[in-house]
Amino acid sequence: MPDIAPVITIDGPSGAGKGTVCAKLAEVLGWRLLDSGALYRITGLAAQRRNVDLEDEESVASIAANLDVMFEPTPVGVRVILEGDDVTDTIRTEEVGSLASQVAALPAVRAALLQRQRDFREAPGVIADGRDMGTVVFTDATVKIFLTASAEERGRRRYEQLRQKGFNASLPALIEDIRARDERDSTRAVAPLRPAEDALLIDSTSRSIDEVCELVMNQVRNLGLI
Ligand SMILES: Nc1ncnc2c1ncn2[C@@H]1O[C@H](COP(=O)(O)OP(=O)(O)O)[C@@H](O)[C@H]1O
Ligand SMILES: Nc1ccn([C@@H]2O[C@H](COP(=O)(O)OP(=O)(O)O)[C@@H](O)[C@H]2O)c(=O)n1
Repeated sequence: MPDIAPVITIDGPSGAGKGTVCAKLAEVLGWRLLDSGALYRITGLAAQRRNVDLEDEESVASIAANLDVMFEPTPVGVRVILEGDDVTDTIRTEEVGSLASQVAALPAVRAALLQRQRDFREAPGVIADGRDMGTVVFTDATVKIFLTASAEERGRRRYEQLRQKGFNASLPALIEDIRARDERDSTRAVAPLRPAEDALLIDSTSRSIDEVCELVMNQVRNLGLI
């Protein structure tokens, strides 16, 4: 067993509950949290703000490699500061989610963000949230989870989430957007969204957040991580 910090990876499609479950587990375990999707979202936003064509792989990869971003912990959560501008809420919009999924399909962008993600690994452990955490970034992770739910349920969750934040949203448009993002994420040539061979599959469609957390914690306990 290598003497490096343990990792729990949670991969899956948009709205499956990854971010929620990862945040809870990170708090309960006192481990570091890697929100890899935020890095793709920030890259997509930075490219758009600089009017860079999202198909210009070299330019977008250069933006990803040189991101001027800070994650500032506050009592009410982590604020994301891009080039001095607070983009915490902006990067959570569906528009930026779509930009993220476009830049995430570019191999050079993924390569540019790889080491930055691996650098999150430190004692006592890290919880990694994304699409390829178990298949590419942390292939030797101690616990690998693939969390999913039906597209309709994920669309409903996103709808509620956006409305609570005061954003206008259309449920049919959200479900359509989720399906398009699923399709793009699963069929791309590099690091497509798929469960790692050694991942535990959890369907959260009719499970509460606490039930999903408990299933993951069972794995953590069974492996003697706590
Ligand atoms: N098991 C669940 N049951 C009901 N709502 C959930 C569940 N898991 C997550 N949610 C809600 O769904 C929304 C999307 O969850 P989130 O964690 O952002 O998903 P992801 O990170 O996979 O895109 C949030 O508002 C969250 O509170
Ligand atoms: N490890 C990752 C994380 C995100 N992504 C991409 O970034 C987009 C946004 O990721 P996210 O995790 O913030 O999105 P949600 O699942 O929260 O909607 C996804 O649709 C993926 O295309 C990726 O390709 N690889």
